[in-house]
Amino acid sequence: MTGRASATSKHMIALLAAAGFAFGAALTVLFVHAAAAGAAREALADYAGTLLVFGRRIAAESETLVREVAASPGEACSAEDLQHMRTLLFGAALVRDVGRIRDDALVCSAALGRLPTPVPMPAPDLVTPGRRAVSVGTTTLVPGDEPALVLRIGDVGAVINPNVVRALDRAGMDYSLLIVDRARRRMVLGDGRDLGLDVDTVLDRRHVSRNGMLYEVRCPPPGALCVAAAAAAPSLIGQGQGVRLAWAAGGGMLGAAFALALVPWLRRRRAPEAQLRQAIRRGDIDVVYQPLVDVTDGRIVGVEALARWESDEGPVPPDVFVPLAEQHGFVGELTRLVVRRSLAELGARLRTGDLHVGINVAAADFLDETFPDWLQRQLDVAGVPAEALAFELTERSTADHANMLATITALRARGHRIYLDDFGTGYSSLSYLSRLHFDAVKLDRAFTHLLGSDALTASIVPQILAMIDTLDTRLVVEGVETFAQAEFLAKARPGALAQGWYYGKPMPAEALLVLLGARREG
Ligand SMILES: Nc1nc2c(ncn2[C@@H]2O[C@@H]3COP(=O)(O)O[C@H]4[C@@H](O)[C@H](n5cnc6c(=O)[nH]c(N)nc65)O[C@@H]4COP(=O)(O)O[C@H]3[C@H]2O)c(=O)[nH]1
Repeated sequence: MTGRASATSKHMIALLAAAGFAFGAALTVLFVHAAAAGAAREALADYAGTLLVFGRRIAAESETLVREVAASPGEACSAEDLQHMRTLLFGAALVRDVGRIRDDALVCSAALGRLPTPVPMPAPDLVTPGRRAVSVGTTTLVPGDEPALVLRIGDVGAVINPNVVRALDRAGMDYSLLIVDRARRRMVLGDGRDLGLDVDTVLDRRHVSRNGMLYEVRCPPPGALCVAAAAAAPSLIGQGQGVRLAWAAGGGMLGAAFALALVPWLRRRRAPEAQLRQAIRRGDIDVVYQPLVDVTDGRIVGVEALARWESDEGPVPPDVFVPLAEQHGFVGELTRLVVRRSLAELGARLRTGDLHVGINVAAADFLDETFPDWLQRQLDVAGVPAEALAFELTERSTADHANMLATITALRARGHRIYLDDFGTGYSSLSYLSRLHFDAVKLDRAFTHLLGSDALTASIVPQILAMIDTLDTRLVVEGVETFAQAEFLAKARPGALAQGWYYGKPMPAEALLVLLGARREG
């Protein structure tokens, strides 16, 4: 794996894992939060239900007591009447006192007996169906300033024991016991705390969530009794920051593991051309350089730039990915990358004028009218002369030579060299070759093994070489692998250029610069 490609692949995996972690953590926190909110609401609903049952008991007990006192046959406030009231009160655990009222004033009660001076009763806050008058306020029947709920039907009134509902208190929760007049949409707080709910909310809603609070309301029609319970909305079941972090970390790790499990699948899913295009756009293509030497003295006069791509599945040869880029119409992006990289990596040597770099181009590059001007800008920025850049066209790519002629002529006029690559594998005619006028013709490496061997004379190679000789062009022999081949060339083709493993394999820029430096000193 090339350094850049593997780094990107690792970068992608790290990004995927990070995204999985973040997603998992967020999802878990949300999920746990939702679960916590659900649990809190359930607890609150349970509390509201309990309050309603208890409220109904209070209402039933107080109303029964009042009606029984009212139905008492004895003379009002007589000793027997008081005794009777006390007996009844004794059996009503939720009621503090019961008494008789005359002209809106309390005249006697079970707890206080006959009053020397009648005590005025507060005006009713609400009258519900059945002439039940309800008031809430301080009363002599309850010591201190504690307000109490008084139910009055006709001439009998009962004070509800204020402490009895508080026995239902639950930690972290508040409640309201409400008496409502459904017809007029009015209500009175009978016991508990004012939770700030308006009568419409109490009558029409069961669940309310606002300002970080949860409310559960129970107000079954047609009764006048309603209850509401409230609690702060939970932040992760009300647990601390540490627990929250633990949940997030656990969920995050699960998310990351899941994301990583997807990596092989994602890799398989990505089409090779999509991977290649992305690699080119990100600059995840490496460029290596192979020396081009003068066969007479072995001097390095140039290099050929060759692209290298490490896909997600491993290295892909250029014979495969270059045609892929051509088929999908983005080979021009690859060419521009190779030009930019060559200028950036070898710029200093190319400026000296004693080295040139060969760039492989496809037909599409020479049909792209914007290419020559783009190229000129790159050269201007890099301060590299046009002579330092050669373009290598294959015989196959010159098929559309009529249309390419303009670009070839323009580039040659600017000083660039144009090479014909892989010569001998196509069907180039002499007239065609002389019209395009190449600065050099590169003999395909398929023929190189014949050089210096006995089979040479019987082969087509002498004819090919003779054809090259008739053109005013230079010969470049590709694929020189042995001393014998190099020796043959030095003797038989002085002045030719050659390229091959014998002189040097394609190598990264740093290695090439070291080699060039050593040759200079040597
Ligand atoms: N057996 C043998 N092989 C040798 C020897 N010396 C060099 N080679 C190989 O021969 C090929 C020479 O490049 P090419 O003919 O332009 O052929 C190139 C070229 O047509 C194309 N290519 C490579 N890079 C690019 C690019 O950036 N753009 C375009 N359009 N085509 C490219 O892919 C082809 C293959 O490139 P590579 O696989 O790099 O293969 C290179 C090189 O590694 C040798 O002594 N023996």
